[in-house]
Amino acid sequence: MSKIIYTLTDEAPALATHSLLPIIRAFTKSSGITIETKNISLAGRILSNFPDLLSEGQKVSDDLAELAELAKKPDTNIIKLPNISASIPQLKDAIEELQAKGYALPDYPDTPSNDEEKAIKAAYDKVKGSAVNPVLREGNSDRRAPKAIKNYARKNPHSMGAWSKDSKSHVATMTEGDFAHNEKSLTLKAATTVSIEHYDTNGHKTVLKDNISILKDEIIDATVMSKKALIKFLKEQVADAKAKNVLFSLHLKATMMKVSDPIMFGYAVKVFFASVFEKHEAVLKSLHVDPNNGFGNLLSKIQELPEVKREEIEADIELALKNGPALAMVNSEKGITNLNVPSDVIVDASMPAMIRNSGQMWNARGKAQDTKAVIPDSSYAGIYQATIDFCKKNGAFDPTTMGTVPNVGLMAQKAEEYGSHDKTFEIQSDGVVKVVDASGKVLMEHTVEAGDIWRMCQVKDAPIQDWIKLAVSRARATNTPAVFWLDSKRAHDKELIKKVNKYLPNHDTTGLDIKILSPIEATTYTCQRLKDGKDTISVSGNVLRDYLTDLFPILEVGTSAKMLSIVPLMNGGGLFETGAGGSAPKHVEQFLHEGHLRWDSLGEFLALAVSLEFLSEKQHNKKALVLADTLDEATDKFLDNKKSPSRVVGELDNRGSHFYLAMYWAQALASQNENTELKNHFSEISKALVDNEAKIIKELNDAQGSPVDIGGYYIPNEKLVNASMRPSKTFNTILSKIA
Ligand SMILES: NC(=O)C1=CN([C@@H]2O[C@H](COP(=O)(O)OP(=O)(O)OC[C@H]3O[C@@H](n4cnc5c(N)ncnc54)[C@H](OP(=O)(O)O)[C@@H]3O)[C@@H](O)[C@H]2O)C=CC1
Ligand SMILES: O=C(O)CCC(=O)C(=O)O
Ligand SMILES: [Mg+2]
Repeated sequence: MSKIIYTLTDEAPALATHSLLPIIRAFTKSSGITIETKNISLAGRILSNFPDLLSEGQKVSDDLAELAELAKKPDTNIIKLPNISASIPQLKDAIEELQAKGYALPDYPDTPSNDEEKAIKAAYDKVKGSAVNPVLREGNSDRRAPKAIKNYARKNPHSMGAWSKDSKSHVATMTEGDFAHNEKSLTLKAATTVSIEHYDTNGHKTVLKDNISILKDEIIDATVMSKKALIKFLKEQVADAKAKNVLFSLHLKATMMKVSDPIMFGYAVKVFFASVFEKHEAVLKSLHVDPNNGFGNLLSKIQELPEVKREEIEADIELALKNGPALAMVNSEKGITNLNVPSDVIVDASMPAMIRNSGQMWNARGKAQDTKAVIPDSSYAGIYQATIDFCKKNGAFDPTTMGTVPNVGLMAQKAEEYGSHDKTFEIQSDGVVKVVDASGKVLMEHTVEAGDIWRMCQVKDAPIQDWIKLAVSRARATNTPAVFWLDSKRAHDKELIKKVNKYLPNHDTTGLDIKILSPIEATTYTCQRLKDGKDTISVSGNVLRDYLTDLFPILEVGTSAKMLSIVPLMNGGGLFETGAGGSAPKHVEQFLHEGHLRWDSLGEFLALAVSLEFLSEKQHNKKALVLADTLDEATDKFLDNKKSPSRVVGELDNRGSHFYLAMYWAQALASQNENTELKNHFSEISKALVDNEAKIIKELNDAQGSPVDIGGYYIPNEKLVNASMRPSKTFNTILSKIA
């Protein structure tokens, strides 16, 4: 059977799906293709975790678990849209919304005091952070800007802030005591199981985690972020930002690195507002203020205080803001700073946005200002400083002439899932953490202090082999130089380099230009080629995959939403991610406020085309190939005719852009000669769409301009969303006649 699984997610992509999916279904049905949906939204994931507390009518299936199994099957074909990787504040908001809608869910227990609460917290923590991607990604990643997208950007360059040689913007990162400096790594010669054990200064042992199975030839590494070194660093950076008169801006990945990064975020909040936390320690403690959830947590908790006390604290906050350096803002109009919620500023997207904007972020007056970007761990921070140095020396990149940087990223089977997994711990007391194998041998150990963040990570051998193979095949297919971004001085990378050297000779690399460079050298090398209009494949580990597939696309084509993002699954299936970005909460805000959705579904169009192509190969479905080819043709025309959503209310938005895609797709199907059935079937439809273009666009644009009520955020009302995302009766009627 020809089946494509389409994921239902959150926020803007979920809204867009209500308009796009009926079009996809209508266009593919006559080719015997079924589109099945799986709900992996945050709300869906929460509900599937608590079946016992829900009534029969409220229960939902565990779609994520089903997809995890399907990802290991050879015929699976999944289109994966971005979903929320929830920070605690987002998770709590979602729980609250579900409770208000009659779901008898428990509150999130911040500090569980008994076994029942511990179980509840564990169930919620399964849903938290990057809970979806690592589960589905049973393959490595191939992300690139398709030719049509590059050509479009060359002809229609996005805005690019100029760089000045005397920009004061820079990256601040730690020089000692961080994950990078404390890393140890090794490759296991035989399969074993390891445990992670903490010994306090009295020799008392606590098993942090046991029974971790390790395969033969697997790389494991362990490291620790020193709390003392982190706090010292943050204090210095706050003072330095003030002295240099630049904005203080923290860039972490508290969503994906769900254990480590919220803790680091919390220290930044406490250091920045040290005077407030010190003076009001007792009160804030009694209110259970948790800085790891952002400064917004403090602001909302103090609302519970009597007016006098609250005003006193608010005055001290004002004073701290006045005495400290200026803070970068998420929303200057509403006074929301970068320290408000840990999920507002996410390093992969936030650093490129800053670099694109002349290295500046927004200050409290809504003006762009030079910025100190604080990225505590130095493992990867250097790539941003190197990019900034490059821009300072050479000026901003020029989208009309610059080359492209596709990425081949190692991520299969939870490779290098730093911090997002179950092997990161906040250390409770001074002592030693040891990784011990099944025979009792200590493989790695670190001296730790209370409050340090210790983490272990794994990379299996088969995914590494697959990654190297993918790199060579991409280099061959595009005849483009490929650079492995690996640092011969870093413990983990040393192990990976050994494997690259071991497995590369298994492939025919004659005539290919394949290098290994440290991330900083690779940045400078790649930036120079990029500026000169040359292409360079970056072959990287998981974290750099994440960073680079926002960095270069945002500079090259304005957004990572336009990336083709393919995950060839190791067991033969295909996972097609839509773009390389997230779920754009700001777009929802605008939609709710004025009925205009600026989400660009180009990533979905690209993913659908490759998914159809994959399906045609796997299922020998010839019509699917015609659908894929004509969809690509439609996408080209869509770009040429500038039918992407505008940012401005009253102009074409996501819904109108979908209409144009449908019209161009129908036209392409009607004019092709590969398949007569499809040609005949779509001729009339194409005519109907063309004839009614003006009417449909009017109906769609008329729906804009006023606030929209969709009955919720994390679990909106289906009927209301459908009504608001499909407001053209004329278009809906034509679509209903297709199938
Ligand atoms: N694969 C996945 O599942 C991913 C999920 N996430 C999740 O997404 C959420 C938001 O993450 P965040 O880091 O803010 O990044 P986003 O990528 O969602 O947003 C950053 C900005 O990029 C632009 N953008 C992104 N996608 C599109 C699109 N399709 N069309 C037009 N513009 C787009 C928007 O710019 P503008 O506002 O200027 O229009 C947007 O504000 C988080 O919950 C995060 O966990 C993040 C990354 C990947
Ligand atoms: O899983 C996540 O939280 C983010 C994923 C992401 O940003 C990416 O894959 O580029
Ligand atoms: Mg990313």
